[in-house]
Amino acid sequence: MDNYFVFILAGGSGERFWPVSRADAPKHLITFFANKTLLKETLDRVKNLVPEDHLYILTNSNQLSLIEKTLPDFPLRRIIPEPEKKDTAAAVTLATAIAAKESEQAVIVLLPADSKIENKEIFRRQILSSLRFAQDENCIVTFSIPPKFPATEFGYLKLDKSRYCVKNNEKFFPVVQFVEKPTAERAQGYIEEGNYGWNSGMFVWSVKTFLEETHKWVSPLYRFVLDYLKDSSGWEKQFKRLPQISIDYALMEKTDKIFAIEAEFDWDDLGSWISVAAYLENDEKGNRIKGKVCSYGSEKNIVVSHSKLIALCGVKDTVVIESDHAILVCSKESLQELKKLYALLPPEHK
Ligand SMILES: Nc1nc2c(ncn2[C@@H]2O[C@H](COP(=O)(O)OP(=O)(O)O[C@H]3O[C@H](CO)[C@@H](O)[C@H](O)[C@@H]3O)[C@@H](O)[C@H]2O)c(=O)[nH]1
Repeated sequence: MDNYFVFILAGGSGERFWPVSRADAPKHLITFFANKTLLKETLDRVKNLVPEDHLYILTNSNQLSLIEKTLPDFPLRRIIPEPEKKDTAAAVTLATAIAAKESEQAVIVLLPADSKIENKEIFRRQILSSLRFAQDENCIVTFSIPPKFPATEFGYLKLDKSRYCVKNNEKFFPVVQFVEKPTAERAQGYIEEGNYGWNSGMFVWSVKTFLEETHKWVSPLYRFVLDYLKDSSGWEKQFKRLPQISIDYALMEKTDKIFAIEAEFDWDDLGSWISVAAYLENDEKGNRIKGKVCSYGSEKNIVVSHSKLIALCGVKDTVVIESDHAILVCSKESLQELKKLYALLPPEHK
């Protein structure tokens, strides 16, 4: 366990939850539930899983001050601000380099800061088993989630269910195909075919495996780690030269060294207000509400009030979100267009 590390990826932008999320306060810094941000929930979930000084948060420099404010007890030394938003391939490469500098034998788990996960104990057990498996078998471990619908916002893992390895009573299946964010048509095909799971966005690998696989498939990531090991003082300059791409496209779609464990914990990516709504209070007309809301003849709406009373009359399937600076009114079916609306917003409201 002394060579295990956890890195929380907390540098994403928060367009899908505007107006509550903003560029400097994205999804993982919003308090959706129980007065805890998703980042804090993620931190609590991994508490004492690895030695205390092996737990890091990677973020973008524009979110640093808010993260510091939200987590006053978390050591600043282990909150790493990236100089530019370069997406997850760069972030996980930096994470691997940091761990490698501490121990060449390091095995790391990379976790999104914004997943909703229940069954903490099962999650911890499966993470620990994956760390051991990744180390012993020199492979990348991912977590497969049973797909509920043909989502296009997730990666898909095709598992070979006929062959598997057992470690610590957990089954690890070879992943024979990784497809990042397929079209709706292909996603539908995967669901019908079976054997496909959603990629949870959590990855486990050793420094050794990462170096071997990036050497083969994405050499700029490999070179970054080697340069960092030689001299880490000016890493920011090298970081800015890394390709802007997610690790899913950069490596996961290419490597054949992936195994998947089937997640036994409840997982939700909270990709939009629709998924958050499932956790909000439900009134007798199917309205999902948070805060001060009064409604008449209105049904199946999602209504979140920050400070003002929101009153609805004869409204259906509508999303009304009030934040401290703006109000969003959107039909449920147009929520997927929110990124397009976001692009048109005045900068002071982004
Ligand atoms: N440090 C850092 N973190 C980042 C950056 N970009 C994104 N992140 C963080 O990395 C995590 C995932 O990033 P997203 O950009 O939200 O990924 P996604 O579109 O949801 O897709 C990924 O996750 C899905 C599951 O939620 C997967 O299904 C999919 O395959 C992929 O791995 C989030 O916690 C986000 O805050 C970055 O530049 N730097």
